[in-house]
Amino acid sequence: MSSFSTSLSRTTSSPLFPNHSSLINSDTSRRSLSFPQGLNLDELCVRSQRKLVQSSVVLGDGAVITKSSSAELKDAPLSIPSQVVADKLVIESVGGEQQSTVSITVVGASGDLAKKKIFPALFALYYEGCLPEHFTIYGYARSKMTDAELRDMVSKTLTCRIDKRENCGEKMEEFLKRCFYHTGQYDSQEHFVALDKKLKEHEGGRLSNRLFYLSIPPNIFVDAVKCASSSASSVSGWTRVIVEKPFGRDSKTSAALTKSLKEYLEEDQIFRIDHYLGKELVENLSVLRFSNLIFEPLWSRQYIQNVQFIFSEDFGTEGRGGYFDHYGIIRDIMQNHLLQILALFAMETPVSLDAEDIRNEKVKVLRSMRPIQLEDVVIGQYKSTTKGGVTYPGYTDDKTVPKDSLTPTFAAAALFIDNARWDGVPFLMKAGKALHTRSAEIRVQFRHVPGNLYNRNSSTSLDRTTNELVIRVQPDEGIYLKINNKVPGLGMRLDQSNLNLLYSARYSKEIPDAYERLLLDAIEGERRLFIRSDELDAAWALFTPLLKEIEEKKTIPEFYPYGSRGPVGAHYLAAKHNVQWGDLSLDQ
Ligand SMILES: NC(=O)C1=CN([C@@H]2O[C@H](COP(=O)(O)OP(=O)(O)OC[C@H]3O[C@@H](n4cnc5c(N)ncnc54)[C@H](OP(=O)(O)O)[C@@H]3O)[C@@H](O)[C@H]2O)C=CC1
Ligand SMILES: O=C1O[C@H](COP(=O)(O)O)[C@@H](O)[C@H](O)[C@H]1O
Repeated sequence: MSSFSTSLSRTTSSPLFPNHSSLINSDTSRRSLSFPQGLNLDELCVRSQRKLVQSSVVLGDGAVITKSSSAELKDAPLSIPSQVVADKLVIESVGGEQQSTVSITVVGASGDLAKKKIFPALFALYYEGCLPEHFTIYGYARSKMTDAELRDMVSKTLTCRIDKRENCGEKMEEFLKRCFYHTGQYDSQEHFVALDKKLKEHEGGRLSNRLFYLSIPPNIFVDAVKCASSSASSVSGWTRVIVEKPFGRDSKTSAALTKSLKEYLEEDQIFRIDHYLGKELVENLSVLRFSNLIFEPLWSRQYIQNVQFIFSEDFGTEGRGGYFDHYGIIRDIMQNHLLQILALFAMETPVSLDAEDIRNEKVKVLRSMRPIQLEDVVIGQYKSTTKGGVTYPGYTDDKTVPKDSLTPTFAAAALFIDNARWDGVPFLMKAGKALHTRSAEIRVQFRHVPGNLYNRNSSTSLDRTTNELVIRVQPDEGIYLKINNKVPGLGMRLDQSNLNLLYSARYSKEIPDAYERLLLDAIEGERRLFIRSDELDAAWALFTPLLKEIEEKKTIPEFYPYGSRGPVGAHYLAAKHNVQWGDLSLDQ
């Protein structure tokens, strides 16, 4: 079967929003993008080459059911999404009048996230031809640094991973020449005025669009937004702000943050990032479900017995203990990353792929969720352990963590969606640090086949070896479906095998980092993968009472050794709901 391209493309375009105040500029993304002149559209950013590919399915033993060669994939005609064509037309129509530019300011540029994720993602976008022809990147922080020092710092974390093209070193040099640094306080209008002046110099009279990425601790978000919007927002184009989590630590603090941000920004200027939504396999979740006839009809209580959202890391909170102790694993992972995936998984079919249509459906799921009962939650904290002569620290061994901290580093919970589609189906979540492995996955366990004819041919009851669809978000991205199969031979013996789509075997292209996708979306004004304020309110409304109860009752976490599979209580929780954790079964 050959691959095919479709006209599936970015269906959203940013409407022209009216000015909010004299300080806030209208969102004019449709006239904001200018692509490199003289390039074939097909050679532009991979984003403009979005296509849907029918995948081959490889059995566990390597046999191929259907296969389209990677050569076919590479040579397949590309459809040019209407949005790209539209942008080109818009640019042509303003050609000769006023060219546009994007200025990206990384606020907190000296920090960990900026170095680790934001600058490398911006470079990857530049390398892929996804940034507009004219752009400038500014690092902003209190640390004293020259442009050269910033470039030196940034260059250490840039990699030439994409397609291993030969001119990477050159591209890196070109990219670094577009990076500058401005030293300033986060609450100083004067310092942001100085930044504005420098930005203007680089913008050179072009129609200016400005993106601020707040990569700073949350207690200074509002100061920075106030100064950026008052003293450094664009006067001719759009101004957008990417806000990093945590968005508060409960309903009240989150609402207060939203209210403060909205004093200076319109909701459509605020891009609340949840980087799990930018992960390839999470993005693929809706494609899998809505573009394959075989899944959507099964996507309900009628066929699905339970769904599991599992996050585990094989390292502790070392180095981030100060931050983590104030939040804990439920706020750090469950209330945002896992809940967002759950909402995408469980939503009804949206009217379209438009950001508002999708976010409307997600918020309905969140608001249909049953309050979480403390009896349906297990919390844990890792303790020191020695293995093979190596001693691994316990959570409270971190100097920045109080010795008597009860903060959970592990949690498992059973959640329910009280609507017609999901009535009674347990949605299990499990998240933990310092466990035996690093992984993130979604597991869909189907019901048993009623009156299975083959039960008598199987040594174990087939009612227990049900179908399971696994979406492995990371590492080794892939999707596999566990099926019962006849073992070849003259007899009739059954076993469970995987229909397996391993991305690294199927696609030659490297998977982009989540931050690349999300930064590009923010530049393009695509809000689909960012959290709207009502989604955030609904997420906090679900978790705040539980967190309050855990904290007020000073619930003691179950201790588990560093590098283990987590507290035993998680098994009892699953068993209570007639479920087994898929990641812990012998045959994963
Ligand atoms: N690091 C990560 O992996 C992740 C981080 N995040 C979120 O992203 C944001 C940035 O994270 P990260 O880079 O790790 O944060 P950092 O702690 O490294 O802080 C970033 C920068 O902010 C400035 N800063 C730090 N503390 C203060 C303070 N108390 N007052 C004023 N300025 C301060 C420092 O710059 P200077 O002193 O030069 O001004 C620092 O370099 C945070 O909101 C975090 O929660 C979210 C997901 C993952
Ligand atoms: O948001 C967070 O995510 C990271 C895990 O992200 P990943 O992309 O590396 O899986 C987690 O370590 C951190 O505690 C949390 O704040």
